Amino acid sequence: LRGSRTKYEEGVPVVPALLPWLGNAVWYGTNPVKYLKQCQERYGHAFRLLLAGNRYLVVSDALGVHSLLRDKQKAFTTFPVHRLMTKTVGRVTQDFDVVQIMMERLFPIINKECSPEHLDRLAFSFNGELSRQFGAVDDQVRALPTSLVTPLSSFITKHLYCAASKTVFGPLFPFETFADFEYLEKNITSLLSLSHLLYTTRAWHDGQLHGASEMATAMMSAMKDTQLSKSDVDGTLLTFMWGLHSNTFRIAYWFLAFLLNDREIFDRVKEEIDTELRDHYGGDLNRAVSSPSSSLDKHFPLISSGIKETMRLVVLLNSLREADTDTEIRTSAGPLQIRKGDILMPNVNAVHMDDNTYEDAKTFRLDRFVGDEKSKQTHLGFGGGTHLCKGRFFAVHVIKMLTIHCVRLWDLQLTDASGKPIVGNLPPPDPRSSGFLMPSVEVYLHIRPRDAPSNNRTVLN
Ligand code: HEM
Repeated sequence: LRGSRTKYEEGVPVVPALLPWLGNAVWYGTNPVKYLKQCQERYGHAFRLLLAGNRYLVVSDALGVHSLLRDKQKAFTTFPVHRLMTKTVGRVTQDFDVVQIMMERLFPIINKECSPEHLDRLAFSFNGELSRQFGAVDDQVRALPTSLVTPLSSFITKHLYCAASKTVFGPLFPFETFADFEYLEKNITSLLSLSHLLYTTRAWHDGQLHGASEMATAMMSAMKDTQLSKSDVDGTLLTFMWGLHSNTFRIAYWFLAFLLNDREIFDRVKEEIDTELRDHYGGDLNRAVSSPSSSLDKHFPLISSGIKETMRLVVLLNSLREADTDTEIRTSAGPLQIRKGDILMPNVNAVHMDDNTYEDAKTFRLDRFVGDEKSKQTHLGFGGGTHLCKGRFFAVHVIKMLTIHCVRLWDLQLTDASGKPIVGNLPPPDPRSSGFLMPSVEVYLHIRPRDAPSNNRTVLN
């Protein structure tokens, strides 16, 4: 970045492209967060950047991002993003039609079924399913002489994958596809295993989704009214399934990792769970599980805040937009001219890490968002404006349920691969993380019954 004379396009500084077509993708790719920070220090809150054939206009200040996602939302579209997703994940061929159908017909269904008014339809089923699964894990844990040890990421993803898939797609969902899903998560751009597609194919032939949620049934019937090919319907459902799980797993992973990395934070959450269960559900986890989701939403303010705080720290980039028209957004440095066709990249991490917006921004503060309404302006974990995440209430419910179950049922500890406890020493994330922070190494969860005598504990050091 050093030494070159800055060029401007439409008054916006352009980061010099070091390679044809690739631009600065190589430097960006080794550490996106650091690279964007360096660019911001040198070029300010808005700059143009070429990455692998795409020219981005990066916006890094809270006012600019707010103006882009909310004030001027009508001037921008997410069409190209969804097109990329359906092509990459779902391998659809009629991508233009698919995206149109997704945005016009399917997203409103997801929005409605995941809204606080209707969430219970999904939430009750999910709670029951997660409880059943964790009941089985508990039996296993109690039968062991020492702790049950499992990689944290697979523990979370496997249980959420099964519980949420059964909730949404019904009991016919082939749960053995979990290994494929893990593969997809790790190699999002590579080919998918065919077994994923079997489920939707079967459902399509049957003309129904036996035992599925109203959400999936309505989506399927909306797609049957269209001219989409069968394989594109499969691809669309697959893209939805990936979206349903992927982000939730990541946030759940980091939330549990942050809790277990700090004994004081963990104890505060544990106390909240015990107190709220005692005061509102007679101390009975099963009563909480069968209560309306709005009740859970009200009663665990620290957990709600902690999930939001986790998102603030681990969501790095999202909400890409393409300008549908020439327009202008407000930024702290004055108006910024946008040309039709510009692809805008809100630097969410820069907004979330700004000490002027979030005091002591690098630190995880469990209670940062308790009773805080102001953050709606600056918290971008679920994106913003009309394209705000449609599944956000369901996602938060899922993570909350997972946390309540784990902390209520078990005594938990994190270790590295050698069994050495990790407290205050969580391994640093992968520097190549771009959309979300990704773990750099596997950490292990040790699970034992909460009421087990201490001599039953696995010796770790
Ligand atoms: C913690 C988990 C989740 C996170 C962090 C997350 C985050 C996001 C973000 C950042 C966007 C883009 C918003 C924008 O462009 O401004 C988005 C869009 C979307 N999300 Fe989520 N999401 C999560 C879970 C879910 C779940 C569980 C579902 C489905 C049940 C879902 C369905 C959608 C849909 C349909 C959109 C497209 C909205 C639109 O373009 O209008 N998400 N999500």
